[in-house]
Amino acid sequence: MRVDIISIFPEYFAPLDVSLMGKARERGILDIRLHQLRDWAHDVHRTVDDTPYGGGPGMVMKPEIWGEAIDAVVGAAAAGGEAAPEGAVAPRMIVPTPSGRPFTQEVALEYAKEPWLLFTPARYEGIDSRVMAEYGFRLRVDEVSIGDYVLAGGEAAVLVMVEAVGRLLPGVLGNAASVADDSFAPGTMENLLEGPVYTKPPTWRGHDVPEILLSGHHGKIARWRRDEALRRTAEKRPELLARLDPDSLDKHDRQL
Ligand SMILES: CN1CCCC[C@@H]1Cn1ccc2ccc(-c3n[nH]c(N)c3C#N)cc21
Repeated sequence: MRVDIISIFPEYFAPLDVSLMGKARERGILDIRLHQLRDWAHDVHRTVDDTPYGGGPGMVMKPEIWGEAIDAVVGAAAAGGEAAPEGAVAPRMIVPTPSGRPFTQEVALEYAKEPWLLFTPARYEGIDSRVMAEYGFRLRVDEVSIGDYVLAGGEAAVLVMVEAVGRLLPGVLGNAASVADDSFAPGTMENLLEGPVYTKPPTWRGHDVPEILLSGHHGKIARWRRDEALRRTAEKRPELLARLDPDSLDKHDRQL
């Protein structure tokens, strides 16, 4: 998967050089390219923002700059200037914004199927809306939000989304099964929170590991883990239980 990120703070993405994402890049599973938006601002101050039409607080990011940057990043591949990933003519353009659709595990799985993603994290009050209109169809523009709180810009959201998507790519996680056991993962864990986890020692400061986990009885352990996931979901996120497919609950689940 190729991932392009256009930002006025490309240094914000240093964390993508380490840990799981760093290894995925070293192994060629993820091809992350960072671009400084100001490289397409031609005035002496490399200005990327201006006052909002209609008045109001803050500044808005100028459409011309974003248009030149996106054309350069996308056009280079589309114009045959370089090999587009897996024949993709154009990337999916993802715009982080508090007014976007919720970014969920389901959306992460959707993005993980794409050969090429273009992230356009903004600052100030956001990007002039004509940019999303200009690329809406050709780049399948998707405005998404990582949660109901307000950040100072989109870069942190891109870090979250790149990690959530990157870890789903084949070969990134050592144990592919762990993706299936994720909270919210489609299948048995869909709309359920993960249960508690433990490791050695069996007793620590008077706290014992639940006996069942030391039993070696895999069927009973799986049952205990699902009970804990249902209990924890009911306690912390009861609204998720309402989304559960009743057919996914067995007789034991229903007794809880
Ligand atoms: C504060 N300031 C004036 C009000 C509007 C937003 C603006 C700041 N800001 C600029 C670009 C930008 C992109 C994403 C987000 C963002 N906030 N919360 C989320 N879940 C986000 C996502 N994903 C915030 C952004």
